Amino acid sequence: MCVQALAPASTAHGTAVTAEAPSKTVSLFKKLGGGPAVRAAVDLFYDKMIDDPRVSYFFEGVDMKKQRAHQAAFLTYAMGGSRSYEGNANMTAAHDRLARNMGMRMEHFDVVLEHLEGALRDLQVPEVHSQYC
Ligand code: HEM
Repeated sequence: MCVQALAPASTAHGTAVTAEAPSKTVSLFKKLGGGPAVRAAVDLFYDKMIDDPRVSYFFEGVDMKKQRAHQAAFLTYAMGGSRSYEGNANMTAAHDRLARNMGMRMEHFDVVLEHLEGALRDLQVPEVHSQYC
């Protein structure tokens, strides 16, 4: 994911210097359209996940309303749109039950990426290219 607005500037010698003051930076969260855009992407992403038999069984018995809200809040936090995440921000711990008891493996993360990319494409989110990518 590209984070041009948040990446530190470089000198001519390639040494990283302090990034712009926080008040002048534009978070990736804002650049991507803020709360409504994140919620729309998360909703479509989970529609795709629970329609896909490769991963849908992981979500059996999971409160999907809460899950969607948690994911939107986590992504908002990860993209600089909020200062904290109230849920379990430790992703290893949050998925421990799935790894230990349900056989979650790297291939399931590939499915996550596939559906996240598909959701962003369906919503016509443009690809972002920058010198930092
Ligand atoms: C980049 C990859 C991933 C991210 C960023 C992510 C993010 C999250 C977040 C933020 C939560 C809520 C944590 C909390 O506050 O409790 C969560 C829970 C969950 N995730 Fe993921 N996740 C990822 C990969 C996966 C994969 C690959 C699967 C399975 C296919 C999965 C299935 C679940 C399930 C079932 C829960 C609910 C767990 C429970 O309630 O016990 N996630 N994930």
